[in-house]
Amino acid sequence: MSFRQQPLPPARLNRCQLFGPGSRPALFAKMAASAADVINLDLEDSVAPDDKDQARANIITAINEVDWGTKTLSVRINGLDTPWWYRDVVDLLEQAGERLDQIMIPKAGCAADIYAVDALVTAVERAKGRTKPIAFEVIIESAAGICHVEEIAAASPRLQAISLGAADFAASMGMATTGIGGTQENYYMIRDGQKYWPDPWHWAQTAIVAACRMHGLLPVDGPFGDFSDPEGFRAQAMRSATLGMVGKWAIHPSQIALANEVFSPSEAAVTEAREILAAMEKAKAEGAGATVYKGRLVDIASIKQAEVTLRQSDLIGA
Ligand SMILES: CC(C)(COP(=O)(O)OP(=O)(O)OC[C@H]1O[C@@H](n2cnc3c(N)ncnc32)[C@H](O)[C@@H]1OP(=O)(O)O)[C@@H](O)C(=O)NCCC(=O)NCCSC(=O)C[C@H](O)C(=O)O
Ligand SMILES: [Mg+2]
Repeated sequence: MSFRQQPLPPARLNRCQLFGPGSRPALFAKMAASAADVINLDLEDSVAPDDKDQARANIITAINEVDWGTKTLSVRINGLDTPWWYRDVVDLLEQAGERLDQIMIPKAGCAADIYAVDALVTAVERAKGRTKPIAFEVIIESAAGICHVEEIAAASPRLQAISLGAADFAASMGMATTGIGGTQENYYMIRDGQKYWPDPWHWAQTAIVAACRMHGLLPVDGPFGDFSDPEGFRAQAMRSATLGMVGKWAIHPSQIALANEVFSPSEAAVTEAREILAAMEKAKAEGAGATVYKGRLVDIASIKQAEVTLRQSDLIGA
């Protein structure tokens, strides 16, 4: 066990990140009125190349004029392999007000990618006298990104969250699918003649969760493309929550309530967490480090597990 304490992630809700293309300004007010914790206005892959300049202008106007309430407001800039990203950063930081919370960096491949954006953001912040530092979130969605996920997680104090981008990730890995997340029909095992579908995203998710937890960041599950399949979305979101992720993207408003539900602990889970803490308090008073709760072992590690649930519940209640 290292003597270093694992840092806590930022104390904010990130159950649902709702995306909308910067080229569809009619959606912005609906996004602001939604129940998503985080709004991602997109300049990247949902915006056609010819629309990039107009989308950037739309987003700057909306940051300044729409009432975003208490949501975390984030803009996904274009990738560092494009001619658009520097203009995205410069215009956003020069023209959008302090309401902008975060920039999302897509297709992060190595720590130097984050360093490059940090250098540019820092220079513009200083030049313009911005008082609120812009936070970063990144998407791991390439072979390079997943191989370097730990160095990426350590790359900047601005970094708050990392998402898995299943579509670009699948393409970069050469995966034989056009599905965005979820069960993959051809990824199955057979036992006693019965098919069983394992989760092809599991290993990438756990790598992201571990890197995030090591560096005090929020691990987030990315898009689930088939928005007409709520049960598929729920299944994937519940797997992600069980693995330690704190939320999931919504690419359609129908996915917001599902994400909020899955990433909010149920009343039963909160009650159980409180009962475990009470059982351990009693054990401690009796000089024991372990006890029995509902027929199973609970010990000092169980306190930390219960605290995960209660921290999330406290954030929701706050
Ligand atoms: C997917 C969509 C293109 C669907 O749009 P549309 O056909 O307009 O949907 P509906 O008619 O079903 O809409 C019903 C009502 O909801 C409003 N709406 C639609 N989308 C949004 C939204 N994103 N936010 C808020 N409100 C929304 C409609 O206006 C309708 O309202 P009303 O008429 O008043 O009832 C569209 O949803 C969309 O563009 N989604 C976001 C796409 C996006 O941003 N993609 C980028 C993220 S995913 C990605 O990039 C992959 C990732 O990087 C990876 O590699 O994995
Ligand atoms: Mg992508």
